[in-house]
Amino acid sequence: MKVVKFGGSSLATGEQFEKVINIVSDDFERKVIVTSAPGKRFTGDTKVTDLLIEYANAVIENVDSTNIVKEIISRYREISDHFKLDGSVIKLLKDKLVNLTKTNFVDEKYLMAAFKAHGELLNAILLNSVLNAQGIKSVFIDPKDAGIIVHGQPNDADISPETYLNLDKLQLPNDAKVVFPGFFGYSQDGSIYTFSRGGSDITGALLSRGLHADLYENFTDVDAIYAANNHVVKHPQAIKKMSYREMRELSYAGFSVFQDEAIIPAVKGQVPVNVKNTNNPSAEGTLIVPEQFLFNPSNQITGIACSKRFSALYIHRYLLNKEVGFTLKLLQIFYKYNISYEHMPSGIDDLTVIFDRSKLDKTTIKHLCHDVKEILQPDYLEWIDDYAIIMVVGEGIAHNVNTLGEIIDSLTKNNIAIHMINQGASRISIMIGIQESDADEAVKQIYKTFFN
Ligand SMILES: Nc1ncnc2c1ncn2[C@@H]1O[C@H](COP(=O)(O)OP(=O)(O)O)[C@@H](O)[C@H]1O
Ligand SMILES: N[C@@H](CC(=O)OP(=O)(O)O)C(=O)O
Repeated sequence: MKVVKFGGSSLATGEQFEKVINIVSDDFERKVIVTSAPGKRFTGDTKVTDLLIEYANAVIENVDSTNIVKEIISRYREISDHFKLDGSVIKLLKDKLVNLTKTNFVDEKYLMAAFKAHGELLNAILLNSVLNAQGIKSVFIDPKDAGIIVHGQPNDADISPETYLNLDKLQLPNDAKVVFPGFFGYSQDGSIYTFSRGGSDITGALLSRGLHADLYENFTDVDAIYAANNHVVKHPQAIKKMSYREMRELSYAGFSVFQDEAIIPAVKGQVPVNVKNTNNPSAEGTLIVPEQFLFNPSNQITGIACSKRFSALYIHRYLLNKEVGFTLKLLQIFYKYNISYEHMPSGIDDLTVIFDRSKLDKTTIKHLCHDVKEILQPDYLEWIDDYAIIMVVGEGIAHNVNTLGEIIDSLTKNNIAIHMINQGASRISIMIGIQESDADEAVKQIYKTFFN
């Protein structure tokens, strides 16, 4: 049995829905279909999830939301009209959307999560109706009825262990496909929580694990995962096969094509993942498998990812290396402000802490720097707002002593300053901290060194 997830680009229009219908009806094993919200139809278009965020903000700010509701519904109507469905489905979707304003939410975060989740919820209801209208028997299952229990933050949920106990008991129909909305689950008290952005991939992965799928097919709009972002490097090489841990590192550092947390349920369930193209389903795509299945990593490196979402705190203090409790005091400050950090490379008298910028606001940064100055009394402190991380990843790195040297060479030859470099923490990757404005050029140069 296969779980198949379709991204927003695959479900953005009626024409895209047709391709999806052909893909699922082509293979009996494609049993569980996970939907995203309708994505961009063309460059410059807006994803339905972003329209829903606008809708939620309008409700929070108590301003008129009539137009935004119209715009959201028009996205679903366009698809419904393509298949000439009668008006009852669109009426149902509109009622669900409007009813959101009549629901009581604990606070604005809960409201935001519920509004956002409706992108995938309504698309799943619509796809289920379209499939049945086309004579393909299918049933819609709500994450609540499947027992998808989550915890953590309403807009950044974690999967609770009960989810897998519940999925073990879930009976799938013998004679019908199942349509399942991605991106959200329910807390113990019945509130909707979404995963982080791109989180429909997580739903596909957790269902693959919980339902013991043989394969998790993740359909998107590119023929494969490429060795570098195709918006940065022209015609990058496709990756045919990679390990789970290579995917984890690459998606963490910017390969948005597969959400970075989504690999974890696949690893735990040992379900292989195949990233494929809805617009060209006969292309092999990229297969992501346990590392022991990659007997001979042929390439020195597999991929180069880059993420510009970071900020860094640089601290210099003489004799930092001898001071007992320095890092402890720093961590206590992070704890006080409920901040997690991403990396903390250190030297004798220096320490850089790298943060995910999206998790911090200006006031928190101000408080953080103030406390660090007051409590730790550094000789020098700098907040670097525009920090990028490049991750050069490959199971082959451990077998090639030259990799690090070649990377440094390719950057220094092109006058690109390296702020931080770290090899060893993970045996399969080299992490490079760099100024954001240098990031794209750095990716191009490293790519040229290893692939051209
Ligand atoms: N290394 C990469 N390989 C393939 N695609 C990539 C890579 N890096 C970034 N992308 C981008 O990811 C996009 C697909 O991801 P996403 O927008 O999440 O798709 P979906 O709408 O299917 O969920 C592609 O269109 C591509 O431009
Ligand atoms: N629709 C959600 C979740 C998601 O996974 O979307 P996509 O499959 O289009 O990346 C988002 O935009 O974040």
